[in-house]
Amino acid sequence: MSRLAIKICGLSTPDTVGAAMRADATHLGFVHFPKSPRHVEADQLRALAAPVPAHIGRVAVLVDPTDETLALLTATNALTAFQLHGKESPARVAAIRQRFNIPVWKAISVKTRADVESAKAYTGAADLLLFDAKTPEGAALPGGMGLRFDWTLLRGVPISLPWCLSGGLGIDNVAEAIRITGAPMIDVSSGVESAPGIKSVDKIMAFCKAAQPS
Ligand SMILES: O=C(O)c1ccccc1NCC(=O)[C@H](O)[C@H](O)COP(=O)(O)O
Repeated sequence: MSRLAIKICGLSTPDTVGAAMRADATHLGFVHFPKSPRHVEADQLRALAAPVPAHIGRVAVLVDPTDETLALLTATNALTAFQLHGKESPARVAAIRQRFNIPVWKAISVKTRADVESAKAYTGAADLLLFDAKTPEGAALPGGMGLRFDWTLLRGVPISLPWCLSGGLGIDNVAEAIRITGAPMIDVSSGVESAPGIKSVDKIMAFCKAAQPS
């Protein structure tokens, strides 16, 4: 059985980056979206990622980014993937992948089975699909709100791309979420925070332990 991949998203301090590495996270997420309490500028992202070894993924989380923003982030030389949380079409995802020569992950906002099915359109365009809970119309953020969706919606859907389960995961429900969905990868943000945008070292450690009970 291959190892569960774990992404800790929305990191913005050196100590919580260190905690995620010690907890054996496989991917670290850095949000570049000014409306988010987790927003980091490109220079901050570069500094946070500097001590991270090459085998740990470093993912920039973005919402309908312009090419200018993507170029700025690419210039940090710190990233292994872009994660897109806006209304990026399959054609836009493919164009970003081609232009910036970096894996592109597409977040799929899920409330219904049709939302899950819609992910098929990204085959050949995205490198990975991240199934996340749909946030309410007019919400401040399209992710990182601690909302979960009905995990059984993922059952029986043939997904030909690598994928990740996200949305409302926490220390108390992550094992059940993995059992129900068979997710090969999980992503968490607010479930390891003490307040919006404030990651907790203790919660990061506990989450990673709960996800991979020995
Ligand atoms: O986290 C944010 O602030 C954010 C802002 C804008 C777009 C996406 C954002 N987060 C994306 C993530 O990958 C989160 O980890 C994911 O939505 C799960 O969040 P949570 O339910 O809080 O664990």
